Amino acid sequence: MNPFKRDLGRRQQLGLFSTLASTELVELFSGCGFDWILIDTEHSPNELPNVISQLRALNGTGVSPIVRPAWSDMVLVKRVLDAGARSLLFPYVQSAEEAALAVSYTRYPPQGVRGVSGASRAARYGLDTGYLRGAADDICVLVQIENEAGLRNLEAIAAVEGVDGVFIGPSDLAASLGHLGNAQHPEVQAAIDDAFRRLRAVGKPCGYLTTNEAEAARRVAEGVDFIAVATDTSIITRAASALTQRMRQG
Ligand SMILES: O=C(O)C(=O)C[C@H](O)[C@@H](O)CO
Repeated sequence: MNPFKRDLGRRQQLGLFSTLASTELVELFSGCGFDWILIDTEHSPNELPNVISQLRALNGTGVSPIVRPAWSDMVLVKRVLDAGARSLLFPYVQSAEEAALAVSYTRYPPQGVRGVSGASRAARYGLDTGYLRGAADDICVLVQIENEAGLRNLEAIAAVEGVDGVFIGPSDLAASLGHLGNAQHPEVQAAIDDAFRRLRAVGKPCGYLTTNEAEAARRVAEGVDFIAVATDTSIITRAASALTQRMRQG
């Protein structure tokens, strides 16, 4: 059983967004206490071989990989699933119909439209003869809400069969609400608070990313189910800038 999916909604899982397409950094961060690391292909220069080597780097570490396809697209999804991704974050889901399509990309016919390869990396090159039958139960589908339409349809999206969790993306949401680059704007924060309240009301596990440490601590305390509290770049740029600043002051 996919450990991330098994624990979703049962215990809080802390995560990191990995954006630098670096196997070494993923390996390094896997020892730092995160429960999951997101391998991004939407805004990061990660191609399939990069994704596979980062999945390998996490193998056996106890850290769950989540892969974000560049788009909610049947072919992109098929490729990352065949590569061995077991938890996916689908960007820019705006309606129940789009959420149902996302789920269908992860299911073999007749439930969905995923193409069949019994010899993919996911199926251990054919050695895992139970893969095709077990894949639907194992795969975790997370959908990302990033605009006003997604917020309007939140409960309908959360109710789609096969959607395991709903992630609120603050940067795009801020842009959609007219506050580009300012996810801390009170209107954006109020919309995020409201989204989490509504998701809790319908009992759907919710996810989030913030690189603002004060907000991260608040959202962790609130009990957001799967929460990225940093990105690789936010950790490195802050630590490096603070170091050079201290040296110049000293
Ligand atoms: O809307 C968001 O927030 C996101 O989708 C996260 C971004 O991809 C980015 O900030 C992660 O580095």
